[in-house]
Amino acid sequence: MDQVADSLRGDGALGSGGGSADRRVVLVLGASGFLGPHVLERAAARPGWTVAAGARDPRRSCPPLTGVAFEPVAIDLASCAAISSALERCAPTHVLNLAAIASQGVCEAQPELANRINAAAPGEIAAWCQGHGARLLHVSTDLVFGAEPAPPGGFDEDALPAPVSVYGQSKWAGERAVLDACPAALVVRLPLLFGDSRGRGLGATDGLLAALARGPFTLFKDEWRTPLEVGAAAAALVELVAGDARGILHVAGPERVSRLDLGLAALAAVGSAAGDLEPPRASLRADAGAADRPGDTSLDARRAAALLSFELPGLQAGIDRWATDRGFAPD
Ligand SMILES: NC(=O)C1=CN([C@@H]2O[C@H](COP(=O)(O)OP(=O)(O)OC[C@H]3O[C@@H](n4cnc5c(N)ncnc54)[C@H](OP(=O)(O)O)[C@@H]3O)[C@@H](O)[C@H]2O)C=CC1
Ligand SMILES: Cc1cn([C@H]2C[C@H](O)[C@@H](COP(=O)(O)OP(=O)(O)O[C@H]3O[C@@H](C)C(=O)[C@@H](O)[C@H]3O)O2)c(=O)[nH]c1=O
Repeated sequence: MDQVADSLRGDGALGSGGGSADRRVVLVLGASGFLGPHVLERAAARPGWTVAAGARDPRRSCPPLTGVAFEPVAIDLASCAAISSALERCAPTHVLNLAAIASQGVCEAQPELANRINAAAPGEIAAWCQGHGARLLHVSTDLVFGAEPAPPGGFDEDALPAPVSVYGQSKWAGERAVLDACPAALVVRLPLLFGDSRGRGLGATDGLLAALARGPFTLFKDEWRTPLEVGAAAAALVELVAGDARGILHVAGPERVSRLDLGLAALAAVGSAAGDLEPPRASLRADAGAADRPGDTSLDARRAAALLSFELPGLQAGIDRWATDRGFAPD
């Protein structure tokens, strides 16, 4: 680990959290998940940025990324001591915290673990960043909403969260822990993400293909989201961590889309490559015994759109990007 820290420090120690104006050590926690590799690729492309990939066993769990240089940082967020020792050794100037128990099912089954990773650990990371002058961007979710349907145009950043799941509750608690410990931090709420998961069946489109390969699957026609292609989400996060926006920001697609619409658009893009996958069935959540799932957690991302250098893509642009990344040729 020490040699990793030394290589991160390059010519002379950056100190903890400090660093020369143009040199940045950017630690991406949760680097091995669905979103992480897309963030690593964009951070590593930034001139002067040294990128560290944080996970429990990053050498094993991070998918291979051609031409992307990053330092693996082994860190287990279940341990407060592990967090502070890893941060002290890495001495990041910027931290992007993507890490989470992001499965609603796992959170329901293991609420203590969900609260440890999604709420307590972000607060500890934020306290370190506050004490060391490091920039922190913490990722949250639209599922901090759900008890009431989104208003026309979606929830804005002033809307009071009302989660209906352990996952949503733990992520909301994480937001509060971060901003209490590090008021200059930025919390970015993301919507349902889709896109290339590097062959791992993660996210709403690769996940759908994986589900259909296992057997019949039902898509909800009364579950509404403002989904965003994962590469665009990553690009937004990298731009925002380099800036100085603080507080809460919604980054989402511009369109309110049902899970059925999203699934059908994905399958249309796959075309004949879908082979003999059985088309998904359409259902209301209640008819599938899923009435307690949040109905409409659409996000209003106009504030972020005003800060970003690029336009957040709508559904079809995102699906087209996913189809290209996955190599699906239009029929
Ligand atoms: N996917 C989506 O549709 C959306 C996701 N989000 C948020 O975006 C972020 C990334 O989500 P996504 O990429 O899908 O999540 P994944 O479930 O794909 O990845 C979770 C990441 O967290 C890390 N992690 C989990 N437990 C620990 C631990 N004990 N110590 C260290 N690292 C840990 C995992 O690393 P490892 O297991 O290798 O240690 C992995 O890198 C999350 O904060 C999520 O809440 C928000 C909205 C939508
Ligand atoms: C959407 C959907 C889900 N399901 C089933 C599949 C799965 O077992 C279960 C949970 O759905 P998903 O796994 O798709 O979870 P999903 O609703 O996609 O939740 C995601 O939402 C975003 C915002 C996040 O923050 C992510 O971390 C993740 O929690 O419901 C269906 O049967 N049909 C559907 O149309």
